[in-house]
Amino acid sequence: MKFESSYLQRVYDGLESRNAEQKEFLQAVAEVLESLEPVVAANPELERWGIIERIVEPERIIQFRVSWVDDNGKVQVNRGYRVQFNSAIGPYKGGLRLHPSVNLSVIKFLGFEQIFKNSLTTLPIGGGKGGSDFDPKGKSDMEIMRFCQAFMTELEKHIGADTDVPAGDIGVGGREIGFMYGQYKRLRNEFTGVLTGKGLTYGGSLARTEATGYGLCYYTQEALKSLRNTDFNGKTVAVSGAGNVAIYAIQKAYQLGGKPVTCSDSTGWIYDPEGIDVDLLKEVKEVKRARLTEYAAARPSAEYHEKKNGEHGVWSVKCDIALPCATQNELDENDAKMLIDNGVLAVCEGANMPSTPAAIEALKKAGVLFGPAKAANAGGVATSALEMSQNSERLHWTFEEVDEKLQHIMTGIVHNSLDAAAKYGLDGDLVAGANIAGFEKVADAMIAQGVAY
Ligand SMILES: NC(=O)C1=CN([C@@H]2O[C@H](COP(=O)(O)OP(=O)(O)OC[C@H]3O[C@@H](n4cnc5c(N)ncnc54)[C@H](OP(=O)(O)O)[C@@H]3O)[C@@H](O)[C@H]2O)C=CC1
Ligand SMILES: O=C(O)CCC(=O)C(=O)O
Repeated sequence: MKFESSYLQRVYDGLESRNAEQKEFLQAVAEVLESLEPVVAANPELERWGIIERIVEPERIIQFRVSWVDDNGKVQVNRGYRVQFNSAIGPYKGGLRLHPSVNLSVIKFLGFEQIFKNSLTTLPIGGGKGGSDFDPKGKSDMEIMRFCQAFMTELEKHIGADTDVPAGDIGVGGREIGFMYGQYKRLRNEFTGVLTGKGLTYGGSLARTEATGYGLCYYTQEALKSLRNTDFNGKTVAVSGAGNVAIYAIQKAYQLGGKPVTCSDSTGWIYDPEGIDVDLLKEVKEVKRARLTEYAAARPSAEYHEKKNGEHGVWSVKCDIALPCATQNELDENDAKMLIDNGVLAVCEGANMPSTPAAIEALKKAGVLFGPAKAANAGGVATSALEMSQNSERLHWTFEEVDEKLQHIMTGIVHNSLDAAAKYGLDGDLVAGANIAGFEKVADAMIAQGVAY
């Protein structure tokens, strides 16, 4: 990776030599540092205060053994992580991922992204992320509960409502948050807002379940209006994923006048020219935790395709708006070219880092509106911060109140990103704008607090 600034080059080279095997982490750092070239050139005090070398190094990494007993009485061992990346603007905040692909590189990339995303929300939350290589697929409710209790038995020592507030991510939804919350309470004898995404009967916020997907569409709508003078109305939408983010992005895309025609899971994908049936999708994925073959079996208009390596999957479908909502690096340069050839107008990221660097470059070069994850999917964590506010004041807000605040935050992110980009002569660049706007607030807070970490 080549930088114009010798300061950025020195920091990146050092980071690369210390973390050579952490590909996802280095990818996320490279993208942010590239955007910061003009900021570093204009602000020599960043080097004086060592801001770049400090911001790429987590304040704390906790790695631990998670031992639990399966339904056959056999002891299983997994690896747990919590990366507390940056607390300059608030308590560490970010989700927990349960997936066999989880390793330190994945958790560090997610935690690093979370710093800037959380800053963009304008709310007082620092960056963190955690998880485990535990695979929830095929496990019974009791196995999930025993794993979550074992995981929280260690995590509890490191978190707190004013210290670090985890939430959900891939493989962690309401069921897992409930089990973890119960264990935290048992160990600490304390009813407090230490996790978000809680159930509505014990401190959860209305609209948190919907927030990431809804927020993604609010962001996309505002970016389309501001940069292309258009909106969702009458547009065909391709969505990947079939989990929390994808489901509520599909629901909101309909409400805004779009027609979502695809979704996918880890084994296959659906093309439904009549439009995805959201209620059926929820039933199959949220309630039954089944495969998308069940969706296709119940829906005559739907085509089911097995996932095949090297094929474009949902990105082969002609669409106006593409919303990747599954996982990192799921949209590569070839997929981007396919979308461009099919006339795509906008790609906005619901998942974290779903597009490869080459895909982003191709899309931007072709003039496609590109909304980066840390801005476009910030609605989830923003609403988590609203849940923290409600927990602190021991009150509940209505769905409409939370949704209105979410809309305000997402439209604000578009404009703050555009303003930050324009300040450095990068008009219309939502990637650079998000990185710069997110960074400037955190850097300012780090300088104000001295060399504290
Ligand atoms: N939940 C939230 O509030 C937020 C989530 N995100 C990001 O959004 C993305 C999706 O998260 P979320 O919807 O919560 O997670 P879920 O676990 O609810 O859903 C994930 C979906 O993606 C699919 N998927 C996961 N891994 C792969 C893979 N390697 N290949 C293909 N498909 C895969 C899953 O398939 P299957 O059903 O087969 O498991 C599932 O359909 C992640 O990148 C997450 O970090 C970002 C901001 C907030
Ligand atoms: O709601 C949260 O705290 C975390 C959401 C999250 O993990 C993310 O934004 O990627």
